[in-house]
Amino acid sequence: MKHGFLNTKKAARWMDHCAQPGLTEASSQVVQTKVHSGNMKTAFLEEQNPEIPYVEQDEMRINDISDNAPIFVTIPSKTLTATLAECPDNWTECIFLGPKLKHVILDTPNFPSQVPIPPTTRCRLETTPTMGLGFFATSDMKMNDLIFAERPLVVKPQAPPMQTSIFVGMSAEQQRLAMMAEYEKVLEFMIKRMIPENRAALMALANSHTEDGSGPIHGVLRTNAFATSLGKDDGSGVSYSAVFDKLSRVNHSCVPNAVTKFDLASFSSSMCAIREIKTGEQIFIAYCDTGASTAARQRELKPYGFECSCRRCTDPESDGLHQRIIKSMGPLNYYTPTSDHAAVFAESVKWMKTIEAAGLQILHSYETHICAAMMASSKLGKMEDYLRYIQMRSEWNEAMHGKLLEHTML
Ligand SMILES: C[S@@+](CC[C@H](N)C(=O)[O-])C[C@H]1O[C@@H](n2cnc3c(N)ncnc32)[C@H](O)[C@@H]1O
Repeated sequence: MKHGFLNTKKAARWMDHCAQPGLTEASSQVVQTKVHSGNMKTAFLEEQNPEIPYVEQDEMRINDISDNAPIFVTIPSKTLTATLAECPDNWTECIFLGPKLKHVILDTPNFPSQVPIPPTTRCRLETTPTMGLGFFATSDMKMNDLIFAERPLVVKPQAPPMQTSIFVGMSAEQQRLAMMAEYEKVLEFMIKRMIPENRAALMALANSHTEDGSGPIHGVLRTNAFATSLGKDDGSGVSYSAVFDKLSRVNHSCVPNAVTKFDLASFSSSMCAIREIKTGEQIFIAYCDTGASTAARQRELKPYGFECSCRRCTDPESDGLHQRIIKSMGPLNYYTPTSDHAAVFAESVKWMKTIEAAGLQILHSYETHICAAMMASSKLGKMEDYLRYIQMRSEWNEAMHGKLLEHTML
């Protein structure tokens, strides 16, 4: 399928079909919502009448919206004429399914707080020889240093919100194409709501889905979206992903030197170093599960349209090493106050060094060994080591999850 799929006769036929009265009754109404410090203005978009973009509804009406209805929300709230100068932290254009997530966000303590800023600029966007654009470190960094944080340009459900009932009588492929065309129309509506700078930034992002029936906006979203923790606590069972201006320019490695996490209060994602990064090094995050085998990771990366050639993917021994790292945690399950603390300490320090040499500090086994070394050093009365490992563990956790752990003396 070519880039301009929506302009083809085939797409037009499917769109006509989907627009037939009766077939699209549910999908012809799209709910539009704005955040107004607790108040909601709700509107129903009449696709048949673009002259009337929306009709204001009252607060009661939003509570009648079904859990599956797409709602358009701008976070934080903005006026129609707002400019970036008024809100340097920027706005996010969201599609939520039902009103629950919006309530969760509004109820988050300190929402909307300021997006964190690193003490200095720590990276620069450059052209890479084989990966398009990418970010490179402009200063040395250590674990948990903030590289940058930003609000997403877009937040949307991971799976396109579609009415499958409108595709009765079509083949599976016809349904897939019709769904893509329908979804592109929803996305077109969404990006019209964005400020011009954000719309331009979104559409300038890479698109590796030009041949699979995705429309141009959906292709960009599929190439650049990150999974977030949004939706996990609202009871809706919907997962959301986010697309960013800068973060979506960070390339992938299975041996990443950076990690990202989403913070609800500032409604932003931050990228932190997960190990030492030297000036001039490219910054990499992982697009796939770093705990998976090489074959499984390659499969997961396929939709991005490249074959990973990081040192882990090209080293035939890397899966074996990963298996040994996983196995190394086994004895720690049986670690008790009567264990041989000196042996546990020596083993854990050895495995930490092995993991560091492989650049795999992103693995949870790294934290497990830091923890074991911390506990063993406490038992052995090695206070200096103990304090060092406490610090390392809290930095690892803060980089990965954004919160400090409570420590208890053992
Ligand atoms: C989210 S974008 C990353 C930014 C992108 N390089 C750009 O120029 O905008 C994802 C795309 O970057 C490229 N990419 C990311 N990591 C790569 C890697 N390790 N090797 C080759 N290409 C990569 C692929 O084209 C992929 O579809």
